[in-house]
Amino acid sequence: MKVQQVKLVMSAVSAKQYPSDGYPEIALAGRSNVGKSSLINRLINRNRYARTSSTPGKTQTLNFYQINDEMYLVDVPGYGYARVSKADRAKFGEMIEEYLTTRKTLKGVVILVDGRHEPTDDDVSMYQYVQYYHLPTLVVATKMDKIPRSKWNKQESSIKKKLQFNQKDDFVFFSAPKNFGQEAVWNWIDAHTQLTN
Ligand SMILES: Nc1nc2c(ncn2[C@@H]2O[C@H](COP(=O)(O)OP(=O)(O)OP(=O)(O)O)[C@@H](O)[C@H]2O)c(=O)[nH]1
Ligand SMILES: [Mg+2]
Repeated sequence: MKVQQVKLVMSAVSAKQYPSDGYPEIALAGRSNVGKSSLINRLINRNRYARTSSTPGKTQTLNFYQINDEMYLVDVPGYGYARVSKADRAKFGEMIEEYLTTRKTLKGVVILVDGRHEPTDDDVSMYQYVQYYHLPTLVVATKMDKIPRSKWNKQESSIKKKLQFNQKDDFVFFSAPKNFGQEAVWNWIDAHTQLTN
């Protein structure tokens, strides 16, 4: 995909606010602070278009980024952030669930996990949830710049084991600062939105 144009067209909290133009969509989900907004910035080749922060809980709405009048990347609020209130957590849960279960144009979900650690129980729940709805999934192990390459294979096995990884899905290593892996992520997105360039 050659990104020519990017527009944040909507920050939505409920279904009636989702864009209605019917373009195919890929969602990015993962724990708070794992690097979803950073991945979006790498994918669109902008340093700070999607807002990032070292404090978890930065993205609190479903942000629809329209690419080239062709498709959307959707930045989903992070889960598993302990310091938000129970009520807020429930509200986020509902917002994400409503999105994942009702959105007809959603073609696949990119789930980010921290490549340095074993996936958390929240990561496993999210992955299994998306499996249940038969959404094609790409697992992206991110922050790989923080661990030596000699450990990558071992990390991949342990992540897949913990998630009960489905062989139909795909897996990519990624690093935002090194800009590593973004082409593989785009290839997967293109294949799942059936774009040719
Ligand atoms: N070393 C390293 N740091 C990263 C990478 N990706 C993201 N970060 C850092 O991790 C922090 C969180 O990144 P964000 O992209 O804001 O994370 P997010 O998943 O969007 O977080 P929420 O919006 O809070 O859910 C920031 O300080 C980023 O600079 C990476 O690949 N490597
Ligand atoms: Mg974010």
